[in-house]
Amino acid sequence: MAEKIEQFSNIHEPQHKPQLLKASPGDFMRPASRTRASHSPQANGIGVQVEDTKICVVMVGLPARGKSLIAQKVVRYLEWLSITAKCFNVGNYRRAGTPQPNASFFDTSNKEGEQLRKAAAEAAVTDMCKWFKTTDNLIAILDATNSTKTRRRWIKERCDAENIETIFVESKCDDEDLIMSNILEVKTTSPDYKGMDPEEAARDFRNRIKMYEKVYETLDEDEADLTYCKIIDVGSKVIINRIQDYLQSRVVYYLMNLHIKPRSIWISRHGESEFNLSGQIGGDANLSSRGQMYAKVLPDLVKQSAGDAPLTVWTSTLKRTAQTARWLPYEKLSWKALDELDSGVCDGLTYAEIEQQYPEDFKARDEDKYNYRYLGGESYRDVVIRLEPIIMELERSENILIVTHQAVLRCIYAYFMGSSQKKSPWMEVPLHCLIKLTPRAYSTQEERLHADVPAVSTFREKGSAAVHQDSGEASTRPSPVISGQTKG
Ligand SMILES: O=P(O)(O)OC[C@H]1O[C@@](CO)(OP(=O)(O)O)[C@@H](O)[C@@H]1O
Repeated sequence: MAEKIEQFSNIHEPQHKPQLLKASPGDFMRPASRTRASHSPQANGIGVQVEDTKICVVMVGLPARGKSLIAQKVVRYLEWLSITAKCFNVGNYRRAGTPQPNASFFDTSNKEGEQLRKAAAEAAVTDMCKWFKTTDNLIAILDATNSTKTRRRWIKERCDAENIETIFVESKCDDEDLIMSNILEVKTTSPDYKGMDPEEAARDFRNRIKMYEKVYETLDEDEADLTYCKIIDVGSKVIINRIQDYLQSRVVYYLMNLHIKPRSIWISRHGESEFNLSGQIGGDANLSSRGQMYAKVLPDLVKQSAGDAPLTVWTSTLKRTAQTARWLPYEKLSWKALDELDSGVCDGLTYAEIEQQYPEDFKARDEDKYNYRYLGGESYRDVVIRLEPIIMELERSENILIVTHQAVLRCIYAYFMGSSQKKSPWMEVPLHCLIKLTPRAYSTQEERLHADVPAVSTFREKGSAAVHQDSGEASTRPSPVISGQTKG
């Protein structure tokens, strides 16, 4: 380890400046090693393409087909990848004038209702076009039923006039159970039905769906000139038409991997390691004896939270995660992409040693922890880029338990909870704690279970020199569950 550090120091020290890598919308598709050189997006072909493309993703489908859930997920995914995206929900514009209409408002023979709904769509599209004037704003999601060919043609023409590409994304689903659970979960909590008896709300909502069914036109050959993606029965069949460029295909690829069946994701750091005990970062150390105790109790903790649900365990390729997962009675997969953030020349040092040997870097990391890249190593931004295939696989999967590392866990958590780049690298993730995340229609639900096994704290607060190494008691709480929720 020491040898490696010295070698790197010799090469870099004289001209070395702390590596601060700022955001660039195209970063997620460039190899990490090229990110710095191609600082300006105009400097490489892929960057130019991304910067020049503005896309409006137009949702299509009857009410209660999961359109808003899909729209929210796409925005969160893109934002996580530093692609500026925004959802324009036409219902919110309509509610500004007509807060709680009943089903007859949506009858197309109701002229006044028709006018007000058209005005809401007009206002949303106008705002969206304004939003696109800002250079970095790249992808908008227009969330509405957009259920007729006329309406879709109108949106396409408005976007064409502004040089905005359109992808129509239809969610078509006839599965009664799914529609019913959507009606109950989403719509009885919708602002349209606030304060209303849930049964009455569900009835009214069913009537509203009937109104839309009278005029609804699915995407078909008449619209063969449109770029579209038709998701049938929650992804069991997907039809794509005229996908044109890289960014469009990335969005479509993500959509193709989504499913909205109920499931949970569990994430845990590995048990306390020998390096955690000595305060060293990185490395490939074994578990400490308390870490091994955590590995022993983890199966029970998981059972307490997941019951008999089938699950698959994912670990990194480092010893401490495999040792933590060893007693779990489930299928296991190890992923290189889940390895801890590479701390380059600082691998094996304590935070105090880093501050002493690389004071400028230490300061630069505190100033912008998300973008700071360790010399010869990685930044949080780099980790997000390499985690993208993991997220894609997670979206395709059902119940998964991930045993990983502090920085990687923060990045995965940020994807599900929509945490900002400023906050997520500073999130406190105690050792010996199992986090359960359950994606819901508009949010991800969180529960934390703490094992009754003491561990050091590896959390270093911004601006402080060293980690608070506790006696092993303070960071642990044998408390059962803390719950929280965030917008999805
Ligand atoms: O980004 P910071 O807050 O330094 O956290 C990442 C660090 O967490 C550590 C522990 O300090 O992870 P891990 O528990 O997997 O060993 C280091 O190895 C890693 O460099």
